[in-house]
Amino acid sequence: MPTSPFHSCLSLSLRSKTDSSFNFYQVRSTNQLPTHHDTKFLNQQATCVRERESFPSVLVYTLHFTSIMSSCKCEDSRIHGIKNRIRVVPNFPKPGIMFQDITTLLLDHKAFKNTIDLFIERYKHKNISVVAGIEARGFIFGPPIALAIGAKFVPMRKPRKLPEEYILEYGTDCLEMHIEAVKPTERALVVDDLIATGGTLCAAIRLLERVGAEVVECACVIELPELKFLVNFSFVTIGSMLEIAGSREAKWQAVIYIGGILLRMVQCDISAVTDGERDILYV
Ligand SMILES: O=P(O)(O)OC[C@H]1O[C@H](OP(=O)(O)OP(=O)(O)O)[C@H](O)[C@@H]1O
Ligand SMILES: Nc1ncnc2[nH]cnc12
Repeated sequence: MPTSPFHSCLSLSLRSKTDSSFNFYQVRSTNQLPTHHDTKFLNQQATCVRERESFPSVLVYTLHFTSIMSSCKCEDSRIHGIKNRIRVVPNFPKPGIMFQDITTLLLDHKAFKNTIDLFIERYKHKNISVVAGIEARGFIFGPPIALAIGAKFVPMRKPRKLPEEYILEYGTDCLEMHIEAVKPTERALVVDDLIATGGTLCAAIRLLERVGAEVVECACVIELPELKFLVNFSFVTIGSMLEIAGSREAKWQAVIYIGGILLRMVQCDISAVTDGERDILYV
């Protein structure tokens, strides 16, 4: 029987709304909420109410939020150059999709290096042993990060060969990973170019967790602004505001989790959020 590097693989199915395993948190989207100090950064509002916790929360760290947060003055100066190098192609591959093309970022070695450096700075001391890059664009950003932080690189493939599927912003797809590439208890970082619905990252996290790895965080260059993920997943929560507030790097960042995955980092005056309010956030 012919063997391929991926003949021994895991596949993952993610059906978001129809998958009861993602019903962790309730979300109420509304445009009638009172104005909040966060809202200047975003064009839509939602109230996220934490209900119960049964899924490990994984932080998704993104450099470029493609909408209003682009103009936020708190950000690292390198991010401006990175944003400017991402080409937006309207109506590709389908009408209505604003395709975020990172190939133009790769043409500018300084912006490309800054992108990699930002991730390296964040992950170099996190004791990560595996960088899992998602096909295809996670194969571009993942390996240089892995080399710099002293981790191995594991490709997570989208082979389009397995029967199970998960929902993407456009179309459906699968993920495969070589089953012996990651050992139980290893600390993994998932890398991709972009988070849209979060389906791909969910798939990657669940694959890694199935082999017993601990997913420390996910890292993406771009985060799409639409709240369509709320529709896809139905249930979201916010992360621990106090945890984030207490961390060195993110005094001004709040987080929203979706199905256990962080969906958005919101820039806000975190001191305004008290312990009693930690489960409700307006964005
Ligand atoms: O958050 P999600 O809705 O899951 O979408 C994000 C995924 O979509 C893109 O890949 P794409 O499907 O275009 O495949 P490709 O990189 O192999 O071309 C992107 O590179 C992510 O992997
Ligand atoms: N708008 C978008 N641009 C690039 N890749 C994507 N993957 C899903 N949505 C995308």
